Amino acid sequence: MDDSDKHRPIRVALLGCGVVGSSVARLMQEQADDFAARVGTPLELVGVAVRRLGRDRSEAGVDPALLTTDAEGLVTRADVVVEVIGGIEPARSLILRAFEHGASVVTANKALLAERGPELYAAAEAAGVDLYHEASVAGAIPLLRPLRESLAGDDVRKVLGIVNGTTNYVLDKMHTTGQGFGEAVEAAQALGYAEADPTADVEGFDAAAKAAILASLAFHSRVSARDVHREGITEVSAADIAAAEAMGCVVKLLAICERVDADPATGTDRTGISVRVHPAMIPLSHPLAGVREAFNAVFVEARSAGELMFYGRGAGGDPTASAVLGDVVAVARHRVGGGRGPGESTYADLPTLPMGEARTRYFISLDVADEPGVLAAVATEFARNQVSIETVRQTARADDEHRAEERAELVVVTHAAPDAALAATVEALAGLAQVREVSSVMRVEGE
Ligand SMILES: NC(=O)c1ccc[n+]([C@@H]2O[C@H](COP(=O)([O-])OP(=O)(O)OC[C@H]3O[C@@H](n4cnc5c(N)ncnc54)[C@H](OP(=O)(O)O)[C@@H]3O)[C@@H](O)[C@H]2O)c1
Ligand SMILES: N[C@@H](CCO)C(=O)O
Repeated sequence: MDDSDKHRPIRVALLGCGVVGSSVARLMQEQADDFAARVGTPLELVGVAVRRLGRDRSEAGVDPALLTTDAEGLVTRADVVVEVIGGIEPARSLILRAFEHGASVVTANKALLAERGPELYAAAEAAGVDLYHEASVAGAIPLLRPLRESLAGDDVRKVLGIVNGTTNYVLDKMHTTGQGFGEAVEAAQALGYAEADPTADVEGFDAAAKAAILASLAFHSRVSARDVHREGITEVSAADIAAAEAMGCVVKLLAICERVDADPATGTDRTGISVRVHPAMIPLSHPLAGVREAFNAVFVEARSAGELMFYGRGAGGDPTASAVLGDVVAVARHRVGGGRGPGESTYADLPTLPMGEARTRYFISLDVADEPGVLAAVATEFARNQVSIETVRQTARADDEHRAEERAELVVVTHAAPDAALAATVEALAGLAQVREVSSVMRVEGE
């Protein structure tokens, strides 16, 4: 934009008018005067690309004349393109086309960023424009900019986050109301939290994409969704929930991004980063344990800053639109004032370590024969795999059916050990004659 252009409106093209897009369109219009004052010139919505023209858009308050199915044509007429279609294609091609035409892009699309981030950053760099995506992780919570900019002078060690609202909602309902899994997912869908295909939420794909974005920013390295170890919540049972409660814990789906330094004292061979998404028990005393419903929270540990906690709404139309519009104002200001925001920082180039090397703690509940030598047999398997036990608790099983067979419940919590050693221990325990069933296995975080 040259000087003569400084006071002409910034042309904004909106790609998508669903849960997020309709909030963006409505808020852009409701707060038009404020945006003009903040940017220094008005934001003009020049078009809204959708798939189905006939759909009712009255809630978004969009002038029907602005609606189009020609997204490709629309991006060539904009200074700022807001992509809230989702998925890889056509979102990727539309963003690349926007860059080719000199437009900056704001997107909420974590799936795309986690798969094709380097390509998109490189294209934005080549075109000399901005690519902003604050809404791609943890919705309304200002998180990426603090990681990228405010913590640029620090050394981030660990990021522990609840970054998927749908699964947090489901687990919270399972804990507090005993609501079934399917019922809770449907409620999350009705509230606009779930992805178009909720498998992305419950199987952990959405959280894994967000973990990849967080790890890339926190550790100045390239991490894609494929590098992230991923387990969803479909295997979390009522027994796991009850076991967590008995331990004074809650079950959360966590995204964990951790800097790992080689350390002979702990048997850690390699320096790198561990990035994983899985359900874990966390103690009620941990700040993340109190994160209820569809809220998100991200706990950051940095060398100098210490512990930081970011909390807020991670999903839903208006909260996500807040982050999108914050980015729109930022990139529009750059266009008025000149300059660009920071691009990709990957100088550290740390490798992502396999899950087997991640040091984790396990909670293991066993249904065992209540007879001499059981504890010794169980302890031997832990020792054989070099896993140190932190606590053991044995209780007689209360139900009549098992009392007749003289059975007991043995609950073991371990110290941190390589995940591969813990998994091998569980496999060996399942094969012991004295173990009737491994009733519950879950990783423990947050102590
Ligand atoms: N929902 C949330 O809480 C949330 C939070 C953070 C980030 N996000 C991210 O934001 C993005 C959008 O999510 P959403 O929940 O708003 O999705 P959505 O409700 O499914 O809306 C998608 C929109 O894109 C339009 N669209 C789909 N394919 C298109 C195409 N080929 N050309 C033009 N338009 C097309 C759809 O048109 P029709 O209306 O005609 O179908 C719809 O308006 C996703 O990347 C998601 O991961 C969502
Ligand atoms: N489906 C996502 C939307 C926000 O990215 C969630 O439930 O958190």
